[in-house]
Amino acid sequence: MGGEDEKMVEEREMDISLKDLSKKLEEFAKTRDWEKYHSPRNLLLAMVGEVGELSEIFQWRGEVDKGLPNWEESDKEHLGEELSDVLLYLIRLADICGIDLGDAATKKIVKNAIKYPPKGF
Ligand SMILES: Nc1ccn([C@H]2C[C@H](O)[C@@H](COP(=O)(O)OP(=O)(O)OP(=O)(O)O)O2)c(=O)n1
Repeated sequence: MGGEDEKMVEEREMDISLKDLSKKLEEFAKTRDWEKYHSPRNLLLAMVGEVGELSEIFQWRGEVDKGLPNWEESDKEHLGEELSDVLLYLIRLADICGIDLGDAATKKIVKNAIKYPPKGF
């Protein structure tokens, strides 16, 4: 494999952070002059719309096995896209609201663990 190909694989395998994604989204909006549309309410509505699109993928399928063993690759790819749209709007919403989502989510996991203690095996 050539140097450029290796670099692309490395980039795809790299664990990207919420902060990195947030910066990419900020840049995406800035370079399109879309910052004026990215208000908290608009972003929330856009995210809920994407949750609807995500739900449509599962609609009428009946229960779905973990790992989606019988799904077409194209359906899995579509699922990845809709999950990403929800995530990206959520990250952008948090950023616009001045919430550090990584920090807030980590604190919430700790809070959840206190509220729901693990079973003593
Ligand atoms: N004002 C906008 C519009 C789009 N996006 C970004 C965030 C989402 O990741 C994606 C959403 O794009 P679309 O509205 O085109 O939605 P879909 O990709 O789901 O297309 P479609 O609804 O045609 O299936 O683009 C954004 O940041 N700000």
